[in-house]
Amino acid sequence: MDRIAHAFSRAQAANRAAFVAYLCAGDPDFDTSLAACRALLRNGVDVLELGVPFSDPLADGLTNQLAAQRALEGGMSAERVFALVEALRAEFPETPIVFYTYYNLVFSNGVDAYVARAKAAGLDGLLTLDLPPEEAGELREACDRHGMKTVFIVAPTTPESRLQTIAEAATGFIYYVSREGVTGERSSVAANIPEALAAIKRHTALPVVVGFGISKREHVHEVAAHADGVVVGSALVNVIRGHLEERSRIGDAMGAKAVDLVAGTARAD
Ligand SMILES: O=P(O)(O)OC[C@@H](O)[C@@H](O)c1c[nH]c2ccccc12
Repeated sequence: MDRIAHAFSRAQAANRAAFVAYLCAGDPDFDTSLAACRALLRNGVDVLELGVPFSDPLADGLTNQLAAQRALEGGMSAERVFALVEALRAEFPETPIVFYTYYNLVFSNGVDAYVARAKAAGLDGLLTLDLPPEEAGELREACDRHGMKTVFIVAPTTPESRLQTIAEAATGFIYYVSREGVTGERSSVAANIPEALAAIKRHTALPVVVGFGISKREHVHEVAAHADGVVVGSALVNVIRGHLEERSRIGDAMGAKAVDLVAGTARAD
């Protein structure tokens, strides 16, 4: 069983949703980013999603845009992102790591070469934000060749007629972004998540994770009742943003935040 499938089946066996943590790789610098990721994985995070910093992260809200800017200013590059994965893989052999990236970062050096390099670094999956499944043939072939999962997104605006196409293209898991618009902390969880998940699950047996705006333990708990996984990004990225002048404290602060949020994944017995 691959790492991603194992992570979801382990959470399911423990009657909880998997906790999926997003951080921007290299935010605010390589060493601090590595410490933040380590703190997450040491404190119960089941799946790590790493954003590959990009100069024009159009799907990201302000928090994630600033993180990408910090990472790029901190010297992050495509090759350094792979080095970060290698360092984490050495310490956490079982935790699945998935990239969030934009297609031209994958495409620019040759799709097959990129996927091969990612696999060699220890990556488990790719979510290419701006590549719809209908245009992902080359990427899917390369990923199938190298044993890399391809995650695809379903949005509230996705018509049921497209769910089958997305479900057939996706491997690993499907990501339901529970709000229109961009990423960012919100005060409440989006409406109609159960109905949206039911529609997606009519087309796939893959785990479905839910994200966007989930930023408190009670939000996590509310979504964990219906979803196979709960994604939190901005609330974690903001831990970094809040400690930029005292970076040595980010590991502890991130670990404490992870403990608080991961506790929300337990489902009522
Ligand atoms: O930040 P939020 O609101 O907690 O949402 C998770 C999100 O940051 C992460 O999954 C993500 C980062 N960049 C994205 C772009 C598109 C969809 C999702 C993402």
